Amino acid sequence: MAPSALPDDATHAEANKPCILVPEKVSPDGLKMLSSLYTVDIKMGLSAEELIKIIPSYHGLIVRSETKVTAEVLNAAKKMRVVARAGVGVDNIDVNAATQQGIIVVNSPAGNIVAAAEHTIALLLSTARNVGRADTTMKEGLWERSKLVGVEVGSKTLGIIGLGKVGLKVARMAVGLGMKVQAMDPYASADIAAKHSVELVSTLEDLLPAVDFLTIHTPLIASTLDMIGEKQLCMMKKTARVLNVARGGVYNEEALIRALDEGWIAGAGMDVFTSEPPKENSSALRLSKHPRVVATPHLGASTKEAQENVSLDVCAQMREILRGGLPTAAVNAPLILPEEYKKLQPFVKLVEKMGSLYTQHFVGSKGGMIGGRTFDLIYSGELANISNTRPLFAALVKGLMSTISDSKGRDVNIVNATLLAKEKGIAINETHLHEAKEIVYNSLVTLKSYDGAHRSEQVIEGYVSGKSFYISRLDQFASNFHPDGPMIILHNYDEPGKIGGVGMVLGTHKINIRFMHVASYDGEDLGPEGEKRGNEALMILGVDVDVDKVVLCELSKCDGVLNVNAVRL
Ligand SMILES: NC(=O)c1ccc[n+]([C@@H]2O[C@H](COP(=O)([O-])OP(=O)(O)OC[C@H]3O[C@@H](n4cnc5c(N)ncnc54)[C@H](O)[C@@H]3O)[C@@H](O)[C@H]2O)c1
Ligand SMILES: O=C(O)[C@H](O)COP(=O)(O)O
Repeated sequence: MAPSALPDDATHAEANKPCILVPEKVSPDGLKMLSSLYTVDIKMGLSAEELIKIIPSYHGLIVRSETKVTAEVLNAAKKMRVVARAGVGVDNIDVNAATQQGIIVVNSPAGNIVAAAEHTIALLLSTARNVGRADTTMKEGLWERSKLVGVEVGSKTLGIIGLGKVGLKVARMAVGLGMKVQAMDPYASADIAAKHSVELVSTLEDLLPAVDFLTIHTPLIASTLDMIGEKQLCMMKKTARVLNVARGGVYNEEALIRALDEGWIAGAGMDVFTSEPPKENSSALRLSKHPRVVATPHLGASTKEAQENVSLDVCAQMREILRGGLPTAAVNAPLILPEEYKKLQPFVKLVEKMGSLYTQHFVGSKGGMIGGRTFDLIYSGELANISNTRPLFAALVKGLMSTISDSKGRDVNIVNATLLAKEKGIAINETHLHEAKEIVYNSLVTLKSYDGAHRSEQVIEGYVSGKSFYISRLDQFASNFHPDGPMIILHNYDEPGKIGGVGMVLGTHKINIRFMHVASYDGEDLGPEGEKRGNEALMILGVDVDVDKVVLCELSKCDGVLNVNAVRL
């Protein structure tokens, strides 16, 4: 296990043991359980080229956040069976490339959450009491008591964006400090929040003006990149302080520097940056050096205890996988076992897409919530006769979470789906409908969602034909489209001339339309004024690229358009 020179293939082959490469500092507690069974090479400070050169002789790789496990590295890793992330975030690993190569990626989803939450509280108090600056100036021989008057956190309001594992721990600690806690997380359960004395709010606009401190605990994904920029910082109190122990990029660093320079907010505590270590001339470097910022070099998980936890967690999984066993936290485990594959695979794909469409259409664009809602998955026709529909349950959880986690829902599998749904306060009921509901297709899947009081029901229906699958209902609109790739969903009045205006906007932005489908209204609801909604329709456009906010804004201004949103399925 001692650090050695670059590997010698002959030595590895001779030993005939699987070989594991550890290119970062991983606690020896876990590594010990591997070194009696396998060859463990600790080689720190490898360049990308060196890693690619030596990776072909390894069967396992254990990394933290610094090693970039790119497709190039994985393509070169001819014998690789498992990549273990000794921590949570897998944004430094190309999980898709690993899946394509049949390499299992595992992580430690909970091993470092206490450490991350405690570090957040450390930054909260440091920013409130100017601890960083006080320490620096004392070391310079100064005694600046009057310049370093701080604020108390007790009785103040902490805003949390992302009430997951770390966010919830931070909330509990902050309540212990006497703070009032508000949170925004469209996928969190209001019940779980209330149990922890957290008030859930629906939008950033509700949260930001009210808080004295703001902390973000989401993954870095499309919807959280630059989530807090100039517009959001301007909504905050001038005395507010912001924290980041999640990922660099959830705050726009340029906007944050401006807000600190111009006094829109009072201070910041930053553990993570868009480049780590911060590159020369980068916003990350300027932010870390800013006098109003307390900066730490990605130390959130760097405690002895957390490092022991994550090391034991991933090394146990590495040991099991290399001797043919199963992991406990695979980021890319299958949803479906081989024997069920033929029968269920198209339905698994359909239900996953229905879940993802639900989140993007009903939650993402409309500021709704998933947490606390109930979902009914109803199987009709031939599908009703299949008793083991567990993969479909898991597929729904995966689809619902696909746009809210940095693993894009890949860490959902048949083993953990129930637990993950419970964590979010999502109830899923499966019904096998044997009685004669008249259906046009051999098998139909209906997804209904409603809140605790059985209000605000939303519906998506889908069916499989051959190997392909289609959405046959979206809310009150009868449709028929294949849910795949980037799409635009426009809710509009069903009147002549709508298509021309929309086509013009897309043409101006050089966006090609792959298909267009008009879904007509066939529900019984009345509109807000009690009027019949028969003259409404959905226009569903498959496009060749993801459309940005500018295009969506222009589309929303087209005559007769009631609402527009973009989804990627
Ligand atoms: N600095 C560190 O050393 C350190 C240590 C541990 C974790 N982390 C990072 O902390 C983050 C949170 O980790 P976790 O274990 O709590 O993850 P988690 O998956 O348990 O929680 C993330 C939460 O974010 C919510 N969310 C997703 N998109 C959102 C959006 N657009 N708006 C509001 N909420 C949204 C999810 O619903 C979820 O509740 C991750 O980015 C992780 O990598 C950093
Ligand atoms: O996602 C994580 O687990 C944290 O960011 C910790 O990263 P580290 O293992 O590099 O400290």
